[in-house]
Amino acid sequence: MEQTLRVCVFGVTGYTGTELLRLLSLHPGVRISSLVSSSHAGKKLGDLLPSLPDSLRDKRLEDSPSEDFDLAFLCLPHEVSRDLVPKLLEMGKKVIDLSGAYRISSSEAYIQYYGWEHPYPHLLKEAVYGLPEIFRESIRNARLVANPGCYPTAALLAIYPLMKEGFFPEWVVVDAISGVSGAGRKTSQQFHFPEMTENAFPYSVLKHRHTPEMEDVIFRLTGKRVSLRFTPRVVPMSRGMMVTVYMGGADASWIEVFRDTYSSEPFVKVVDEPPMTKHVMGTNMCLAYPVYDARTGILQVITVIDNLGKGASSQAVQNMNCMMGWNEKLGLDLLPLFP
Ligand SMILES: NC(=O)C1=CN([C@@H]2O[C@H](COP(=O)(O)OP(=O)(O)OC[C@H]3O[C@@H](n4cnc5c(N)ncnc54)[C@H](OP(=O)(O)O)[C@@H]3O)[C@@H](O)[C@H]2O)C=CC1
Ligand SMILES: CC(=O)N[C@@H](CCC(=O)OP(=O)(O)O)C(=O)O
Repeated sequence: MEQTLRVCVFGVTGYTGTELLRLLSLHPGVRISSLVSSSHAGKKLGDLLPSLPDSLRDKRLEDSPSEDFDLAFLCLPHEVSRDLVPKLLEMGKKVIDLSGAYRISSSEAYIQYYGWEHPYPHLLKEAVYGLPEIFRESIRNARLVANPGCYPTAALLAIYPLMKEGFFPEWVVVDAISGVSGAGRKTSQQFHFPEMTENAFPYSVLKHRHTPEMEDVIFRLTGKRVSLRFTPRVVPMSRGMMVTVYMGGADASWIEVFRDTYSSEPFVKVVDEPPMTKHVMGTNMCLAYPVYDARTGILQVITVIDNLGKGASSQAVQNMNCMMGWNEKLGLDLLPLFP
């Protein structure tokens, strides 16, 4: 590698932060300059993760970066990212924000779904949605990339091939299951082990913030508004996500379009058998299984991703590769943790 990029991770002890640390430590183009942690500043990484290799064990966590860096990854709650992004941009840093604070172009959606008025609407306009399979060209020149939500990643990859070719479904239904790590590290009663194990439940049925996120991306792509019906569910596995998208008004010919769209994409593979979440655990892959049911006239696409992988941290690395003009696969040739 000719160029070494100095990166800083904020919120490194959370789930996406720790996964990012794993991936960045394997990346040949990166030097981890600072690791910022609000709750563990002063400690060594090895105090928290005793199995780390020597090269990382003694690295100190800091409450603010002590070394200069080129690019920041924000693995933080939405509100914390929201207020940190403008400061980092002003300092001349590139930013990949894993939170939802800059994903939606409409400030009204933030009031309705996040509960606050967005204080930096001009940056909502500037932020590039970090789904490289769709927005690769814009990501290359971005200084602020809004890394997508996990459900939108899996759902939009299922919807995109049709919309790219000008087909607009009569209706779209998105049903999804997620592993518990999707909810982040701090727990709540419903995710507490005795209640979560042997259990599964839907949540935020009519009000999940990923609904406007998906609708907004579809609008950006097609100029048309779709009212998408989305139901997320959580199931007792630590990582993994499976999304089923149902679309009305398509026909069998779209299966071929689907295959063609992803034929040269390194991280989306169209499969002939229904995929499992364990096929992608620990990787940046999305497996997509499109089927057309002639009996009902419904086109159905099932996708699986790792919510902490393509749904968050490895997608952030793919975005970094794209911003740097590197091969998108750099540092991401990962085998699944199977079984
Ligand atoms: N989990 C997932 O599957 C996905 C998560 N995301 C998004 O990525 C971001 C990070 O998620 P995730 O890693 O799962 O979340 P976690 O709750 O696991 O981690 C968030 C981390 O942010 C840091 N932090 C800094 N300030 C605060 C604060 N005021 N309150 C709480 N935490 C703070 C903490 O780390 P420290 O103490 O080290 O600073 C904390 O551990 C979120 O915005 C989430 O919505 C996006 C896609 C998927
Ligand atoms: C199981 C679970 O709780 N999942 C999270 C989604 C995680 C994600 O993609 O996050 P953000 O949009 O918050 O960044 C949720 O539904 O809130």
